[in-house]
Amino acid sequence: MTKRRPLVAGNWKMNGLKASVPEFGRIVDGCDASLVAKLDLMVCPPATLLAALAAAAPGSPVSLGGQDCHTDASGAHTGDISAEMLADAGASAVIVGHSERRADHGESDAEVRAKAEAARRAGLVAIICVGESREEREAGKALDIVRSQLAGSVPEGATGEGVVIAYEPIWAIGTGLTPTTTDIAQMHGAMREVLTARFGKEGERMRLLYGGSVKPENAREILAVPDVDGALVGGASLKAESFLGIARAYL
Ligand SMILES: O=C[C@H](O)COP(=O)(O)O
Repeated sequence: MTKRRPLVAGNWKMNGLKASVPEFGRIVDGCDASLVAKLDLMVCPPATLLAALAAAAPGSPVSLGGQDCHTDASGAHTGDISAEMLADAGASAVIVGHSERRADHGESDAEVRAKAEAARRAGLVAIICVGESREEREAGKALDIVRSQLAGSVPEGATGEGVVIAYEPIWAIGTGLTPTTTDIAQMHGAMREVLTARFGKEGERMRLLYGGSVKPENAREILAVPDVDGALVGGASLKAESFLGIARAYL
């Protein structure tokens, strides 16, 4: 059986000013040898903070990620940020296809796939998000929706090293609601099946994160589900104490 190193990634979304740098420092300080031995820890701040966080903790075991990237490396795209720019600012990964971007910016699977390809071009790990809406879940379509998002959003030649998948049911994001562990196990099992059928060993190596209302209180139960290789954490990643509390579920 393939052994995958867990990843707990924090998505700060559109939260954080320069005043948040010390909070990142507290995350770094709390990422002690016992955690480093067990898992990878990452923070994805707003792009405006990437360079400041990178400078605040050089050589830190807590890696940095962006929250989105353009498909081009540079050019006339006012307001956009390329994967190369994120890498230059200190990121080693980028989230693509988060449901908030799919909803707010109408991002399609094809666009998400092109963004994941841009991440690869820049040497960044692509954290590709998928997940169904409440209506889709209630209509019994969750598995089909996620299978189709995976087919459309994950690029050809994806590797276990270069791609992480985050399953985030939209109705669980920021709501305090979570699927049952049985439902999470079913979804992650189905995702693993799709990915190994398409990518073979690389699909087996890909880390599958769960995201949506993960907190220190429920982390142990969720992270113990088979084929859950970590978490993508929103609200609870903004405070070192709760973010580290989730990571400590692995100790
Ligand atoms: O990217 C993170 C997710 O959208 C989860 O957010 P949440 O932990 O606040 O529910």
